[in-house]
Amino acid sequence: MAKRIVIALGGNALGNNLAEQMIAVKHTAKAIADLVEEGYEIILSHGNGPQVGMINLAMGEVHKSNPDTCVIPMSVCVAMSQGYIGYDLQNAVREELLNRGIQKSVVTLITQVEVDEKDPAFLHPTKPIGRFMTKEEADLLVKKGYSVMEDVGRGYRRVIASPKPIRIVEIETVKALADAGQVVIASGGGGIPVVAHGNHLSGVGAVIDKDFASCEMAKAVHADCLIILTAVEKVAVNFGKSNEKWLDTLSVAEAEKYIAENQFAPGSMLPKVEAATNFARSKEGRYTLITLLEKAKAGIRGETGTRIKL
Ligand SMILES: Nc1ncnc2c1ncn2[C@@H]1O[C@H](COP(=O)(O)OP(=O)(O)O)[C@@H](O)[C@H]1O
Ligand SMILES: NC(=O)OP(=O)(O)O
Repeated sequence: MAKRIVIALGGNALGNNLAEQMIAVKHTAKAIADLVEEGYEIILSHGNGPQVGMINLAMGEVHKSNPDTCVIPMSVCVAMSQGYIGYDLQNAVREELLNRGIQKSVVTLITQVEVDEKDPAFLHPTKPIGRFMTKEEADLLVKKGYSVMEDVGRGYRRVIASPKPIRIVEIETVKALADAGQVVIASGGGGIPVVAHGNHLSGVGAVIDKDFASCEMAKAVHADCLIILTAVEKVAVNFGKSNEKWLDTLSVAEAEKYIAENQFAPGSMLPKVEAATNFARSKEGRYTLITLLEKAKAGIRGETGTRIKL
């Protein structure tokens, strides 16, 4: 049976706007096609921070220019981001597979992810969305009632609540499509955040972390491996310092020790290491690979990246 991989694609796989995205997805598709060629079953997820911020801003302008229209909620903006990104990504992967003579369907699934309405994350917005801003732009946004945080050295960004994923609502569909041999793009942007009220699912104003959602999806589809593709080849301790050390392997116990020492930056590497350890801990033999997009194939062959295992 083919080994099943869930891949979480980071910001560099998509770029920050449509022009960048159309170029980036071609590059991303090559990395995905390499793994399909190696015989792996692939389920993809992706981030949406820049995109969902842009969509939310645009929807705000629509409402401003015509106050009769309702305000489009953030959950709907996440749904839009899944379509906007999934459309480009599925076409790029489809084309790259066809160019290599591989006949395989690629599909994007609008995916909802259940969260707990009492999750304390709703009271403390931490998820950066939209573009980077200057201090002056950030101050203006704060005056309008938005939450803003500084991303050290990179500028200011709007932040929104990011509750933990509990359950992927469409998980049986994800499994059925993967079992049928299709490349599935699901839980994009961490999934559309919803809370369950009996049979009814209500969208909530949040953006779920895609690494956490990918971890839940990987466990639920019984993946052998979770790959987190980002902008660094390996995870480091003492990152950016003179005694920086890049890690080839990381046990769950070591990762927990380093997390306690604040070795991983919140909002960037910390959620990745937390998601990685959560998946590795879930079953003997499962592991997470964190590496660069371009190094996915070398990483799965054990030639690079950081492998997190029990
Ligand atoms: N300990 C660390 N080891 C490696 N990278 C780190 C570490 N701490 C912070 N980072 C930063 O985290 C970034 C990845 O996070 P982020 O840019 O949010 O990811 P993505 O958009 O790919 O999901 C890396 O490019 C790196 O700059
Ligand atoms: N939803 C999410 O985690 O997006 P980013 O990866 O862009 O932060």
